[in-house]
Amino acid sequence: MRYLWFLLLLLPLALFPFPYYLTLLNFFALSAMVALSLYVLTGLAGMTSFAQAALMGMGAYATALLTVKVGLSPWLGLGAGLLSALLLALLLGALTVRLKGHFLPLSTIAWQVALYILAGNLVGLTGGHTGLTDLPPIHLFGISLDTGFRYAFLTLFLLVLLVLALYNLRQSRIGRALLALRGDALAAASFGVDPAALRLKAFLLSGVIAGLAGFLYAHFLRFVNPTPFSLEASIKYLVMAVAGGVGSIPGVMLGAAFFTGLEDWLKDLLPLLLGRQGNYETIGYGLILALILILAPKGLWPMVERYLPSRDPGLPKAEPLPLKSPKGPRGEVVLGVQGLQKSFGGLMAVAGVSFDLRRGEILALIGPNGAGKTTLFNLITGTLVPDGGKVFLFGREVTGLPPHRVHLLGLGRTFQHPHLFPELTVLENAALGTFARTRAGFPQVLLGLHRREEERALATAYGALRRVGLESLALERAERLSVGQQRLLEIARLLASGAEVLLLDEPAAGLRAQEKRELASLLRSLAREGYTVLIVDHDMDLIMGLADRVVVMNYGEKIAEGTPKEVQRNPLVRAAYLGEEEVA
Ligand SMILES: Nc1ncnc2c1ncn2[C@@H]1O[C@H](COP(=O)(O)OP(=O)(O)OP(=O)(O)O)[C@@H](O)[C@H]1O
Repeated sequence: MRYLWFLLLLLPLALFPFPYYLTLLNFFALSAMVALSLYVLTGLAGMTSFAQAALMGMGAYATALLTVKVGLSPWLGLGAGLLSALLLALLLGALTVRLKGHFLPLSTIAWQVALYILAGNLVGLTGGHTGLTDLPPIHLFGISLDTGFRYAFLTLFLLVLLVLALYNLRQSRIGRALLALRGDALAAASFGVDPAALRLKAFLLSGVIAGLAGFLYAHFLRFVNPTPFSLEASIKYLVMAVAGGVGSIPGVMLGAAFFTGLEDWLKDLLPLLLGRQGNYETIGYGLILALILILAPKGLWPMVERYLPSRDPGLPKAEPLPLKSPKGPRGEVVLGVQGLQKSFGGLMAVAGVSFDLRRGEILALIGPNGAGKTTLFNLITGTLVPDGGKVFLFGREVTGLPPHRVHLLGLGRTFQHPHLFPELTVLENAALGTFARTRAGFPQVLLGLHRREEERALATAYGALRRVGLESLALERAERLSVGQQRLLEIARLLASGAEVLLLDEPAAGLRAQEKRELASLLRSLAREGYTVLIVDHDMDLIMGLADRVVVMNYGEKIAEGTPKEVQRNPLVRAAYLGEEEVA
C-alpha cells in the first residue's frame, strides 16, 4: 500500500502544460519534507520546534556558499548542507532536549530568530537580505534540472523515499520508543530507552530532513535570502503538520498539500477582498488553523481516515528473539538492598531498609499505605536516587544508575498505576519491552533493514501476551483494556523484555478473583523457571499464598522479614496493620 506514494511521480506529467502549478508542486514537496521533519520531532517524539526553517536555511546557505562563492559542485553542497543542518540540530538538541514543558519550544524560537538575524546581518558572507544569487542547477544523469518539470521528479522522488523511510521508522523499535517517550518517559526508560539520547537523535534526524529540504529549495530557486527561513516560515511548517495531523505521515502530507494550495489561493484572494497588497495570508492561515483545531483537534487526517478501509497488520509469525544468557543457580542473591534511605523534605519515606532477593523466589514487600514500598521500588529501579545505602544487581552496584541502565542489567518493573500507551496496540505496547533486546539503530531502521528483527520482536511480544492470556486482544488499542487487563499487559511487556528480576507494584489491584488466581499461578510458574519476583500488593490472601518470604515495612522502616507464617505471627506486624486490615 505504502508504495502507492510513488504515484505522486505522475503529477509532473499531468501538470506538464502548467509551469505555474509545477512550481507549486515543487513547493509542496519541499514543504512536505520540512513538515515530515516535524512528524519525527513532534508526531513521534512529542517535542515542538520553531526552528525548522533555520535548519532548512543551514542546508540552503551551505550549498549556496560552496557553489556560488567557492564554485564547487552542488553535490558537495548537499554534503555540506546536510552536515551544517546536522551540526545546528546537534547544538540545538544538546541544549534543548533536556528542557521540559514550554522551555523547549521557547528556546527553539530564540535560536530561530537569532539565526535569521545573523543571515541578514553577515552581509559579507551571506549577501544580507539581498542574498546569494546564481546558484548552479543540479545535474543528474547528465540532465540539468533547470525547469520546474524536471526538478519536480527529483523533489517528489526524494519525498516518497522519505515517506517510506519514516514508515519504517514508525514500525520499528525506535518508533515505538519515541512514541513511548512522548507519552511517558519513565515507562520508556524502564525498558532501556535513554530519553535524552533518543530525543537528541530524533532532533538530528529532523534537522537533516529540514537541511535536505533547504538544499533542494536553494537549487530550485537558484537564489537564497533569509526570508524563507524566518520564524514565520517555521510557524507555517508547524501549522501544516499540526493541521493535517502531526501524528501520522498521511496527515502531514495532507497538511502540506492543503496549506501550499491555501497559501497560493489566499495570496490571490485576500488582496482582491481587502483592496491592498500585504502578507495577509498569515492571518488567514491562523484563522483556518484555529478552525481546524476546533473541529478536528487531531488534524484533518483522522477525519479522512475514518472513511478508508482499515488495514489488518496480521499477527506475527516469526521466531521469537533468542533467549538471553542462561540463568545462574537458584538461591543465588540477585538483588541486594543495603540500608537504603530516602526522605522527602522532613518525611523519611525509606529509612535504612536492607534485604536480599534470591534467584527463583517470590518476595513480597508489604506494609500499610504510605509505608514507603513504592519509594523503595523507585530507589531500586533508579527512578529515584537514594540519600544513602546501596543497591546491587547480580553482584554489581547499581545505586543511582538511571532506570534505562538498570534495566539493561536485567531488572524490569511494573507500575502502581499502569504506564501504558493507549494509542498503541496491545501488541505494540508489549513489544516496547523488547527495546533493549533488539539492536537496529536509526540508519538500519530508515533503510528498512530491521524488518526481520522487528518481526521477531513482535513475535516475542505476542508470545508474552499468550502467557498472560491477552493474545486475542493483540491488535486492539490498549485504551480498550480494563484495568485488570492493563496490569496483565504490563506483565507481558516485562516478560517480553527478558528481564530476570521482576518488580511488580500492586499487580493484582483491579483484578477479579479468577484473574488473581491466574496471576498467582503465572508468577509461580515464572519463579519455577528461574525468574525472581519482588511483589508489592495489598491483597493479603494473594501475598500469603504466593510469597516464599515477606518483608514488612512501616513508616519507611523494615519491621519484619520471614516466611508468610512468621510475619503473620509477628506482633509488630499485627500492630502496624491494626485498624487497617487483618494480616490473616
Ligand atoms: N515524590 C514525593 N514527594 C514527597 N513525598 C513523597 C513522594 N513520594 C512519596 N512520598 C511520601 O512518602 C511516603 C511513602 O510513600 P510510598 O508511595 O512509597 O508508600 P507506599 O507504601 O507505596 O504506599 P501505598 O501502599 O499507598 O502505595 C508517603 O508518606 C508519601 O506521601
